Amino acid sequence: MSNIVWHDQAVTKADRARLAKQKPCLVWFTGLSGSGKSTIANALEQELHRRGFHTYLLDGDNVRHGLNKDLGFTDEDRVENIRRIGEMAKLFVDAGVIVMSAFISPFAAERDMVRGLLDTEEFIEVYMNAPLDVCEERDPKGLYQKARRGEIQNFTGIDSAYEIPRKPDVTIDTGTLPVEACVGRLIDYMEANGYI
Ligand SMILES: Nc1ncnc2c1ncn2[C@@H]1O[C@H](COP(=O)(O)OS(=O)(=O)O)[C@@H](OP(=O)(O)O)[C@H]1O
Ligand SMILES: Nc1ncnc2c1ncn2[C@@H]1O[C@H](COP(=O)(O)OP(=O)(O)O)[C@@H](O)[C@H]1O
Repeated sequence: MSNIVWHDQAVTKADRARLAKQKPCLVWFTGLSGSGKSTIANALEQELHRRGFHTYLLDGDNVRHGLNKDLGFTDEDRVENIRRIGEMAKLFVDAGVIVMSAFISPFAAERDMVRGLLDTEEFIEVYMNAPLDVCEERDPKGLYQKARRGEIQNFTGIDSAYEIPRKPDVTIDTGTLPVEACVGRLIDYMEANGYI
């Protein structure tokens, strides 16, 4: 970029992480609508908060009310949605926070792009593995019904693609596991890998 110079900052990410006594990271939930991203991200944040960690949850619907309210659900807009969210999440990680994000993030290329923004161990890709028929049965917001009736276009899993992660760090079968067990799997992973 011309005429723009990066400024090194005196207080570093490592300094902030030391002060917060935690290992900042981004727990990136990906999966179909209704697969349980928001539910599990919320429950995980609650548990981490209870244990005294500094956390923040970036949630799809909420970010689309503010920063990304100019974006819709074409492939192009989803790419831009995830690009902005990735950059925002990077700032939170830089600030020393344990970040959870709950976005469909349907394309492997953008998930890999976000992974590439962070240091290797800072990005944890969590695939919320629930079959489409289970998500559609749950339909917590009635959106699948609308999509089937043709009232919503480009709905993920119906007439818009979802690329299953090839090598996620964690896969959670939210179609069969109860919520507490899903959170337990993540806590176990974070403990075993030295995040908490
Ligand atoms: N066409 C279409 N396709 C998918 N989802 C739709 C659509 N229209 C609205 N919604 C609602 O928006 C939420 C998904 O937003 P995301 O920012 O996570 O999507 S994406 O990552 O850019 O693909 C999604 O939230 P979740 O159900 O929590 O996944 C829906 O509530
Ligand atoms: N094991 C589970 N994990 C997550 N959600 C579950 C689970 N079992 C049932 N559910 C229900 O499925 C729905 C998932 O919705 P939500 O968390 O909004 O998904 P998403 O954010 O992926 O769209 C909620 O109504 C939740 O109560």
